[in-house]
Amino acid sequence: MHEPKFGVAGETAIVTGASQGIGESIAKTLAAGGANVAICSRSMDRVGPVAEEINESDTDGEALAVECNVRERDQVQNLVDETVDEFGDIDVLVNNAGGEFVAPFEEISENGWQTIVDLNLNSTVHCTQLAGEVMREGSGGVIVNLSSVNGQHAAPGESHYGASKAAIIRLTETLAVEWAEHDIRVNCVAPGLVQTPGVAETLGIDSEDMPPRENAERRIGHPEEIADVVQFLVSPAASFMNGETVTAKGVPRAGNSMSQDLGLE
Ligand SMILES: CCC/C=C/C(=O)SCCNC(=O)CCNC(=O)[C@H](O)C(C)(C)COP(=O)([O-])OP(=O)([O-])OC[C@H]1O[C@@H](n2cnc3c(N)ncnc32)[C@H](O)[C@@H]1OP(=O)([O-])[O-]
Ligand SMILES: NC(=O)C1=CN([C@@H]2O[C@H](COP(=O)(O)OP(=O)(O)OC[C@H]3O[C@@H](n4cnc5c(N)ncnc54)[C@H](OP(=O)(O)O)[C@@H]3O)[C@@H](O)[C@H]2O)C=CC1
Repeated sequence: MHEPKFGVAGETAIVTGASQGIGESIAKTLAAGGANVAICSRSMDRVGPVAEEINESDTDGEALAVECNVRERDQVQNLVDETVDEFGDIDVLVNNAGGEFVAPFEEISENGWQTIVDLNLNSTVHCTQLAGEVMREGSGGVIVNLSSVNGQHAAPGESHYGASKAAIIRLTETLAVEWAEHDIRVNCVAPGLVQTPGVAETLGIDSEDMPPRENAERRIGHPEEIADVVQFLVSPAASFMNGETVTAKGVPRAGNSMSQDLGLE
């Protein structure tokens, strides 16, 4: 009989941007599956309680909270060092921290463009190079990057975000080829609109005014629905997947579904 291989028990995972939203859900899902998780955000006040909640639950996995702004390479090095000190190794990296503001291209200042590229793309480079060094010196690992449907298709007001998220897809494909010899798999998830505090803030709408989660015609995602895809990609069940981008957007529309999800079209 073929044994299912969807487990992550005993793995050590870094999840960036895990004080809320999709990252928090990924951390809790992996910990529930028995992985130890090192989770970060820019604020210990925000990420600490997520780690406490995991450690006070009956999951097998333990959590370590680290204050780390992933835009700052020295802080990422500290995250990597603290993870190895606490758990001994790094098997999994989930590059989740990211964000945007919505603005027409001509209204994005040089610093505004740099901010979003730093937050999404350059942070992924810092984390992947520094955690990847530990993986290459050890027994390999798995990396999952968070892109977006806006990295796959054009959307107005998202030039900086879309460019940074598209670059993450190509970085994923390149590293999958370069690091296969080190037994490191690198894959990507491209979510459609998911109900998180960040989306509510970015779009300036209250969570309760979000489109319904369960209406099949006009569907917004749950963070857990992205976390489950990440868990699959991390697990040995995805051992023959490398360099892939898995889209999770609920309703199979072409192009940008976000404005349609919000009822703007
Ligand atoms: C459709 C939804 C898809 C969802 C995708 C997600 O990922 S959602 C989930 C993810 N969650 C989130 O995205 C969370 C919500 N977003 C945020 O926290 C912030 O917007 C952040 C991501 C920019 C980081 O902020 P920070 O403190 O690092 O940056 P800062 O404030 O210091 O500004 C730096 C530069 O950007 C400029 N600038 C900023 N806003 C606007 C604007 N609207 N217009 C024009 N420009 C704007 C600002 O003027 C400045 O340039 P300047 O003036 O010096 O030349
Ligand atoms: N929600 C959606 O519809 C979609 C989201 N995505 C992507 O999924 C990922 C998560 O999004 P979502 O959960 O909505 O975002 P949220 O804004 O809800 O959460 C973002 C998380 O990242 C942390 N964070 C932000 N900046 C930094 C930083 N510089 N260093 C460390 N941590 C940081 C925040 O913590 P703190 O504020 O405490 O630092 C928070 O925990 C992002 O990459 C996003 O682009 C992609 C497609 C759609």
